[in-house]
Amino acid sequence: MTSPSKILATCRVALADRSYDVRIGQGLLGDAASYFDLPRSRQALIVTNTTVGPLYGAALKAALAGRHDTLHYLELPDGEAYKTSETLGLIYDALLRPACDRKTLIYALGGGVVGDVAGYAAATYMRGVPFVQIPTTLLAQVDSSVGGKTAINHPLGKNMIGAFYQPLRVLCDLDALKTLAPRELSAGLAEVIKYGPIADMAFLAWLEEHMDALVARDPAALAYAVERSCAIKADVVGQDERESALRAILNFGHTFGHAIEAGLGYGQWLHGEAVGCGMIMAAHLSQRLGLIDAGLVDRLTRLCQRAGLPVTLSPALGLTPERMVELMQVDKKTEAGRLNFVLVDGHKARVQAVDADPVLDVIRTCQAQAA
Ligand SMILES: NC(=O)c1ccc[n+]([C@@H]2O[C@H](COP(=O)([O-])OP(=O)(O)OC[C@H]3O[C@@H](n4cnc5c(N)ncnc54)[C@H](O)[C@@H]3O)[C@@H](O)[C@H]2O)c1
Ligand SMILES: O=C(O)C(=O)C[C@@H](O)[C@H](O)[C@H](O)COP(=O)(O)O
Ligand SMILES: [Zn+2]
Repeated sequence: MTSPSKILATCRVALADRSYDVRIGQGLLGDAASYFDLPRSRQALIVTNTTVGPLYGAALKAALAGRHDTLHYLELPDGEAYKTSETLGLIYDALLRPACDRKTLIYALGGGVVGDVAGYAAATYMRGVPFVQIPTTLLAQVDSSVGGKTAINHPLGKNMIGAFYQPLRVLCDLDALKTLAPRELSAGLAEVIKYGPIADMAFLAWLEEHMDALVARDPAALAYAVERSCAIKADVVGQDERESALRAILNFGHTFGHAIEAGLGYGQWLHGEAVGCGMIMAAHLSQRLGLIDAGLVDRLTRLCQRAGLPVTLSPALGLTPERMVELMQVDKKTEAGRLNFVLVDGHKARVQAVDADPVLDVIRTCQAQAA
């Protein structure tokens, strides 16, 4: 059952002539055309996947009826394992076969995988066509749909081929979260928790108070978590779109997390699960380097556990600390072989070069706790 359409919050990503709004609300999908006050384009393509398409594809097509002469539709295979050049090729095929021109609008309807791949297709097809993000997972609503990072994976590293390319609009329909699997909700909560230690300790305290409500999908709690997350991300991206410095704080937990995802094989652990465990490892590393005390590490660990996230990495999975550090060599923050980590100090985050030894120690400790 869909709610009456209602905007609850709007966050602005301020990037001069590429600024855009992130609209957050209920029942928005069924009324999408009225929220996309965009110039009419002759052709458009909805990119979704085989799970989201059957759930929300028809509603979006109906909402867009009459807005384009031709509305093409493509369902990609579902999963992180398909965030590849082959899948990207499917989008190019769907654009080229009907001779879509450079004004063709792409609608990315789905989670972060659809958003990242469709966004990269939009960035590169005919050197750039406009696109909008309609995120349907919590993770995509609080993070991936905002800020213009688009990418596909390489077997040796996460998001290794990509572009910064901003959407024209983002539409977050909170109703879509009702059909999300519990494990996917937890994965999204990892990126929500991330915003606390890197930017807003009051939000961390709010999350501690409301984590049970979030896990129970209380609509008001979810609406606030999406709004606050988008506001923090929009502020960071507005200051440093291309990650020349500040934006790297959004990578808290990701140096470990991406090594877990690539090391285990994409899809074994969800991105949010790897980031959750990665944040705990990064918190331990921050403590080891004297930036925080055990209290904050415990708070983050407890919060991730309550969100249903893994906080240890079982050695039985076969991913060694040495292999993880090897995989980190292609992390985008690595410079001349020197690993850089996002660390927290209890007020804010910083990026710091760290030797491999303390990193190996932290991973070993985390594995020992799982054994
Ligand atoms: N671009 C960025 O800034 C950024 C930020 C964070 C993460 N990411 C990327 O996002 C990806 C993870 O995104 P994700 O967690 O959304 O994963 P996902 O896109 O794989 O979606 C998770 C699962 O939920 C299903 N799904 C989506 N919406 C649904 C709904 N409403 N109801 C039921 N099922 C639904 C999907 O089909 C999929 O099976 C990773 O590839 C990660 O690297 C990118
Ligand atoms: O938007 C950003 O900047 C982020 O780092 C957000 C992350 O949650 C996201 O997973 C991102 O895709 C990671 O970026 P990468 O540049 O390390 O691949
Ligand atoms: Zn992430």
